[in-house]
Amino acid sequence: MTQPLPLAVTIGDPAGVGPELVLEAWSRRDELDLPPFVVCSGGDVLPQAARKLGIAIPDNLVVNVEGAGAYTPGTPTREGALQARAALVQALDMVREGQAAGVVTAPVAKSAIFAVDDTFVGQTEFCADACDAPRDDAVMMLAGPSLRTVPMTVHCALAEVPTRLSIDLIVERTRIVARAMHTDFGIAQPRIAIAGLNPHAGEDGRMGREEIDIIAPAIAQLRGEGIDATGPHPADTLFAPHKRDSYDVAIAMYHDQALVPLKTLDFDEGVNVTLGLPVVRTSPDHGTAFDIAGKGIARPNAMIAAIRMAGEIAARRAALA
Ligand SMILES: NC(=O)C1=CN([C@@H]2O[C@H](COP(=O)(O)OP(=O)(O)OC[C@H]3O[C@@H](n4cnc5c(N)ncnc54)[C@H](O)[C@@H]3O)[C@@H](O)[C@H]2O)C=CC1
Ligand SMILES: NCC(=O)COP(=O)(O)O
Repeated sequence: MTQPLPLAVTIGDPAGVGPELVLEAWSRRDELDLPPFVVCSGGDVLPQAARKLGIAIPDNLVVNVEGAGAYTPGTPTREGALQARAALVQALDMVREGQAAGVVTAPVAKSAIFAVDDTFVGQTEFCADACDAPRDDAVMMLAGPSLRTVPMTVHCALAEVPTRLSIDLIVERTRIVARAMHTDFGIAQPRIAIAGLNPHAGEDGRMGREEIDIIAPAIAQLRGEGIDATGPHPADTLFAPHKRDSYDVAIAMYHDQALVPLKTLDFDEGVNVTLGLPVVRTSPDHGTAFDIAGKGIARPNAMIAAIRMAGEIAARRAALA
């Protein structure tokens, strides 16, 4: 049997929990039956973390990227941000060159990378740029055992959300979700519940008109195309246990409307997966956790779930190709 291509895992911000979580996943790969992976990392970062954890790693685990060797957990630096960015570039190149099946990104601090690259908004958008795709085509989904959620608008100020929402945006991004539910998750006719923006989904226009003017017409268009979209649903009850059984994925109108329920229910196993791009990309749902980095107490479950999911999606896409 031919070995599947490895996944390219990025180190993330070296001062965050990325190095220890990647090593924890690697040391438990056989027990957990994880897909093969290599780690895009710079200098002495992974060996330093491995020495601290008392783990021996082979040289061929690391694909070297530019970056300073020494680092201090919990103290992000400019060099660390440059290395995190270089690891992303390297991992995406590996997929494009047919050397890796997909990318798994350890957490980065967006503000730290922004300080060295002012076009950086998030890893999702970075992946879109690397694929020469419009940023809106890269759809962020948070997937956990209890729930899948998609924020319609992502890395923008709350005040910008109403100005960004449009019928076209909702139709285009929901089409991407519907397709990806099939290609990446094996659900051919996904049930898609779409939230409103305002309290009580606008209460017939008395508390905002986005539901009437934008969200409902978008849903009507999607339904006309045969997509099983419903809503606009009041967001405050959409995530209640009895409602969660009624859909395969919930689409929220802004970042926290989607991520608060997911992280409340599934923080330790939540995966951030990028839909709609030719490159498979997943990430743990959590961030750099600078407050606990290097202390050996970070839970590796979300990173492990991200590696597992990337392998599953790559295999599903390969089977459909
Ligand atoms: N996938 C990614 O690259 C993500 C990156 N971020 C970035 O991370 C940075 C820090 O963000 P925060 O809002 O502080 O969120 P965070 O997820 O880093 O931390 C929030 C809380 O959860 C804890 N925590 C996080 N991961 C944990 C783990 N594996 N085990 C145990 N406890 C854990 C932290 O110690 C902290 O108390 C920001 O710069 C943000 O941009 C945030 C989310 C995802
Ligand atoms: N809260 C999720 C998040 O901000 C991660 O974004 P990205 O770097 O994966 O685009």
